[in-house]
Amino acid sequence: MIQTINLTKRYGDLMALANLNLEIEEGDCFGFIGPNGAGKTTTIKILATLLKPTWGEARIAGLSVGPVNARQVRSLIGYVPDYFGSYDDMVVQEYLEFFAAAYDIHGDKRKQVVHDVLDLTDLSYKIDAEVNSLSRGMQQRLSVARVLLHDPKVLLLDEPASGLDPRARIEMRELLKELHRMGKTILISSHILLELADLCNKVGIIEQGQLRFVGTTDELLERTRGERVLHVAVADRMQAALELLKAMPGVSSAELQNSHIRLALEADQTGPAAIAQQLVQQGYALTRLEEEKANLETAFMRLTKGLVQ
Ligand SMILES: Nc1ncnc2c1ncn2[C@@H]1O[C@H](COP(=O)(O)OP(=O)(O)OP(=O)(O)O)[C@@H](O)[C@H]1O
Repeated sequence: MIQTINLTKRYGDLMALANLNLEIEEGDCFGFIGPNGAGKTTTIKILATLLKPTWGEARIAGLSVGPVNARQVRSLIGYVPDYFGSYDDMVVQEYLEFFAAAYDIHGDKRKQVVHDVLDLTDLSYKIDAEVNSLSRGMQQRLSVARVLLHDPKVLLLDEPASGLDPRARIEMRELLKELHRMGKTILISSHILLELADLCNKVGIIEQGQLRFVGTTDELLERTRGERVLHVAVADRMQAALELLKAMPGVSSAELQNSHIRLALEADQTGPAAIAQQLVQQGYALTRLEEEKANLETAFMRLTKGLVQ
């Protein structure tokens, strides 16, 4: 559904994108992750027909993105930029009706569509509120409502969660999950991997205009797995359990942390099952066994070099 072929963008001497090859299938939710200045916005703007590549090609639903197909491509996409404009003296309903008119949606259909997108984004109760009075989270949801008016197949979202508080982030994530369930193909950018890990079925990591990785989050973990970290607790005799675990082959370190043991395991040497089996065999009552999720962040750090242009 979205394809880039050797997509390259130079700004003077600066190579913002270098031969980017992406393949995003219909119905995918693709997390585009990279630090500031990595080239995410540049890619998204090219896909949204707002920027010309220096060379290479982008395609949406098989259509080459460029001046010839711009109208057709725009009818297929909904683009949410990483900023929200200023709309003085405009209420939510006027804002959406204005954009619906721009998409040639008129009459009763327009009223219905505006009603539907407000319902989907949980903003119906704000229909008469001034756009500028909405919180940042509501404004971001309104931006999503705006790009849903013409029912596009593809959504391009540039850091929709940036600047949102935790509650607004969760609301945004739930909205995007719903849109994914509805079958939209979604490309969403962020500089935080964990934010997208449970939302997206595929992630791409970009740094300095180059793609460092594409695949599922499981593949990402697999590719970069060096050390696994487990948090383990037993009902009693914690100190003895600690000594037992320390002596196990494949355990690189074990230490007591508050009410549990933090265990670092060497890759491919041992795993949670062997740890649980050993403890149970020795008569311990296991009360906690959890693998540290932050491993995804570790994977991210290993794949990228921390370079920012
Ligand atoms: N109009 C421009 N003129 C010159 N350089 C630009 C222009 N737009 C972007 N750049 C540079 O291109 C590189 C990629 O920028 P881009 O905005 O695509 O990154 P990004 O991954 O979206 O970053 P952020 O997370 O900060 O939005 C950066 O080094 C940026 O400074």
